[in-house]
Amino acid sequence: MIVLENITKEFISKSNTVKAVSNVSLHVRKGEIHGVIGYSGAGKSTLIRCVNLLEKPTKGKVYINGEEITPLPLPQLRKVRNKIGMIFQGFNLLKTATVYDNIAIPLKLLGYDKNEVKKRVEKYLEIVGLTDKHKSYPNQLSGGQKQRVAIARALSQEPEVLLSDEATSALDPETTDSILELLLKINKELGITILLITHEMNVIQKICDHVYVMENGEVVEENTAINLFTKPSHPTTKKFLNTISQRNLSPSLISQLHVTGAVTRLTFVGESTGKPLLAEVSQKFDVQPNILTANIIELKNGIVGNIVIHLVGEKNQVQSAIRFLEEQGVGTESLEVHS
Ligand SMILES: Nc1ncnc2c1ncn2[C@@H]1O[C@H](COP(=O)(O)OP(=O)(O)OP(=O)(O)O)[C@@H](O)[C@H]1O
Repeated sequence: MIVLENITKEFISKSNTVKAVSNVSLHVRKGEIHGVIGYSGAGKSTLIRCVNLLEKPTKGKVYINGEEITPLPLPQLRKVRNKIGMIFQGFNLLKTATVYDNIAIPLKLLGYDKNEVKKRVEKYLEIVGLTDKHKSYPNQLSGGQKQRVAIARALSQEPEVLLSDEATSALDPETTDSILELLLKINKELGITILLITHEMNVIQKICDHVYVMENGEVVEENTAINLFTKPSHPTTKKFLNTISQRNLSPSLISQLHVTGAVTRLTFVGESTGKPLLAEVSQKFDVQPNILTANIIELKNGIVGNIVIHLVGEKNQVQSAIRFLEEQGVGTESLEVHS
């Protein structure tokens, strides 16, 4: 659906050159939701703007539905852009137009007749739950309602793809959740493929199938959401994961555990979440599992459980217990071992 192949974007001025995006490839399949996460300046906005060629890549190719759009002249590019809706952090609504007109005006400019415009505005206002606000002006709406209008406006052109540029970053956590639910609904019910950028891990957690972590213009880690939450490898990914669940114990707390054994993080996913494995471990081996922290993260496609345990016991028994847990499909990561 969306394929970016080795995209590089440099901003060249008289005094310097900034490489905002460096050799990034991604592939968003039809009907999926993919998320790009990174800190400020990582290159996310530049990358997403390359998808509809609001930024022209310095190098690389962009394909939409199998068609390479990078070399298209403007009239043809405009047609392709109609298949790609976009929503923004700042909503980009016309302040002097009503909710109805904010959606209707772009449709009229695209040449749709009055009846079709009315039909679409009503349909998409209903989908976003704002039918009763059609006569309101943007400054009479909350942030969440403004984003709903922007989503209805994007949907009214019946795109196959929706690009979301930090769409929830200006919203409080509750409103963020309601907008994420709306994005999930339009993904499921209208089959719209979504590519979003964010700096918030909870956005990735709640709605993404696949994740790209960006830093200094590069994708430093890429995986399905489940695998990324289960087996993160890059330090930046781990930092983002720490923002939604306490994955690590402080070094001072670990150093207080002055007995033999190992402090280990266990990650449960899929079948292993349903088994009483810790009870089994203490029966099978001469070890005592002492739970230090535990949490459950609900993702779009499954549940990931994280437990940090202190396995108290002799080294060989502890190692056998860890091996047993791994054989049962539990992810393990040693945090500190005392001998
Ligand atoms: N038009 C431009 N001209 C020059 N440099 C730019 C331009 N746009 C972005 N940059 C630079 O490219 C880099 C990536 O910026 P970008 O806005 O894509 O990052 P981001 O991850 O979206 O960050 P933020 O969330 O803060 O917007 C930054 O160093 C930025 O200063």
